[in-house]
Amino acid sequence: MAGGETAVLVVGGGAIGGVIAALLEGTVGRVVVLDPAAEHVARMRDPGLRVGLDGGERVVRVVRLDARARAQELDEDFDLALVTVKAAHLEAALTPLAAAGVARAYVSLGNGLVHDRIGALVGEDRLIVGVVEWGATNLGPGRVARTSPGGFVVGEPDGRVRDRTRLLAGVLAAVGPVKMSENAVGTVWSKLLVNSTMSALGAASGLLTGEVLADADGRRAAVGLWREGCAVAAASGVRLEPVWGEDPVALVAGDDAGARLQRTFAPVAGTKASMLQDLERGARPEVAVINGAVAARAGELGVPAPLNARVAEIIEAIARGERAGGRDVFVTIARRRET
Ligand SMILES: NC(=O)C1=CN([C@@H]2O[C@H](COP(=O)(O)OP(=O)(O)OC[C@H]3O[C@@H](n4cnc5c(N)ncnc54)[C@H](OP(=O)(O)O)[C@@H]3O)[C@@H](O)[C@H]2O)C=CC1
Ligand SMILES: CC(C)(CO)C(=O)C(=O)O
Repeated sequence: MAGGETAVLVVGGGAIGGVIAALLEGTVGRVVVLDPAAEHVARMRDPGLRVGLDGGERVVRVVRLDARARAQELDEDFDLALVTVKAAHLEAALTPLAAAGVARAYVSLGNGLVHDRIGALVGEDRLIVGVVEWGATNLGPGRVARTSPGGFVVGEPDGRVRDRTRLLAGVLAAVGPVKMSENAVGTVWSKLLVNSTMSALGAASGLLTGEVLADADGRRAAVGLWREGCAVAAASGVRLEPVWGEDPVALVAGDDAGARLQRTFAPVAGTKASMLQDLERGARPEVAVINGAVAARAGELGVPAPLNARVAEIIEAIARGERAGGRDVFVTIARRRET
């Protein structure tokens, strides 16, 4: 089937889903966006979703989209459903779609360990695994912005490229470069390392990635979290993919691990983690499927991951308003590493 005839459902028209939908519009047979926010849906339909493509307001496209607020309004037979809701909304979003048999394949595009959960909701044979390698911001009803360039990695849970994997790769090429991987699950875990270390420490401290890694205690905490993630991935039988061209295990093997992490992440030093953005606007951070998932998997496998458990507790406490974030969390975490 040519990508030009493909029907694509975007589940969640926020930062990532909105940018994807706008850039897909006109390149495939049909794009429909499902999102429960009535005002956002109305604006996506008319005058159209306003998408900043340069992180700001200089390069803007306004794209009218076929947006719907309720799953019951979807009568189409979709080839692909791109799942771009935050982890807390997966069950609510996907249960009605799976029950109505709305799509032939569902593509997991969220951060964290969510693909197995999506597979359980929609049927494992309908799951394709993906990773988004670029950033975007939700600017409120009818407005999103892409904040960095980049593409996607996609693949099948069993690693075997199928026709539907090629179809997906062809479709997403309108948004950014797509790599088809035989180890997409390894790519998910490598991104999990980044999120469970850099995003978590950014969220807990209120700092940008570069500021976390410029702090000696921040670097020690980062090395500890990263090493735990590598150990849990190894115990899970996952082969990690390179992060910024570096083997993630070798990166933190030596005494200079902190300095190497700092050098590796220098190009993205200015990144504000999406979990920190969630905390700042009072939204629930996705820490349960990031550090919480690393700690839970570690518990099942009998591998220690106390730093991931601790940072998850800290971020949940900040989200509940029970404590403030700040640099002091680095010392708390680094101390935990020594005990
Ligand atoms: N933003 C980024 O830079 C990156 C994000 N990611 C990941 O992508 C995923 C999406 O993130 P992001 O786009 O930033 O999040 P957003 O919150 O901007 O977008 C999610 C959208 O889903 C909507 N939604 C909520 N419930 C449902 C539902 N039941 N059915 C359909 N839509 C629903 C939300 O509506 P409402 O707001 O009303 O709840 C929101 O518009 C996350 O897992 C994130 O970690 C990955 C890489 C980078
Ligand atoms: C862009 C990146 C990798 C930054 O930590 C991210 O995924 C996030 O903030 O959620």
